[in-house]
Amino acid sequence: MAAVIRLLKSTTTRRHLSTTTTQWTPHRADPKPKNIQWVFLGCPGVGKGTYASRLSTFLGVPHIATGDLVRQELSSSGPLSKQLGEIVNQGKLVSDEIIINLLSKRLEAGEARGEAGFILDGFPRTVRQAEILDDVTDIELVVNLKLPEGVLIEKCLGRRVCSQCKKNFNVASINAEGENGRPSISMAPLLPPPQCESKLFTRSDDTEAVVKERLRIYNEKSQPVEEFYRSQGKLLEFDLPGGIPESWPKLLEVLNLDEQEEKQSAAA
Ligand SMILES: Nc1ncnc2c1ncn2[C@@H]1O[C@H](COP(=O)(O)OP(=O)(O)O)[C@@H](O)[C@H]1O
Repeated sequence: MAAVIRLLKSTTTRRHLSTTTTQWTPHRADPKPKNIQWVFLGCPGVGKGTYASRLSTFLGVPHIATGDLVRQELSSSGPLSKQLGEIVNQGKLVSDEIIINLLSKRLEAGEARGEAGFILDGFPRTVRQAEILDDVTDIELVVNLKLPEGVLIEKCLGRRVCSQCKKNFNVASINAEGENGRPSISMAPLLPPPQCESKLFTRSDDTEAVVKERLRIYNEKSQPVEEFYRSQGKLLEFDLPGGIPESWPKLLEVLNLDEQEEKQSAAA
């Protein structure tokens, strides 16, 4: 724990965050601020990894997904591997101690590489984790991604991962009717390029029974984390309007980030 406290403290910056609206205002003179300390929250399958990873490239800060840290530990056949496998495949949460330990190691390795700031994905997932993070650093923004539950299940069941490049794809073609005042939602499949096609696998925790258990656990243990940050005025609620082509420009817009700048850097 000492390492995570030291490391998180060392990257602390303070920025203005509007507490009255859901529109976050970055520092005007610095449209691509560094030393960002953001958190992505959201149910399993909502797309935390996709959008956190895109933003991390866009902003030049590391994307740290605790689910990836858990899967790396699982595949390393280290001492924790068997215990973690059982927990993950039941859709349960790994203990706060184990997660803090994995995150601390990841931050230490990043510090050695000269990394600054982070976009956390999948952490914190319990109020206790949020309190620990709060004690040691100043999270400036928490993006809460949202989709209807039926869409989340379809997305998890359609998810495929390339064993070589580790990228996520999705074979589901989603057309969900609007509910509870929400408009209908459509998402085209996100198909892999030809070189990944033969290397796709389905995560062992992406079965219908385990996804439903992960959603239940999210509602029980992780939803209170939303309230934790809402009461601090840090929560930016974002209802995804569709797939990446519809959602990404909208997300940049609510974050006051300049899409034009992205196009220019992609073309360079
Ligand atoms: N912060 C965390 N606290 C406890 N367990 C975690 C945490 N992050 C990841 N895990 C474990 O790793 C699994 C996979 O995480 P992740 O890839 O983030 O999945 P999801 O698609 O459910 O958001 C979780 O179901 C849980 O068992």
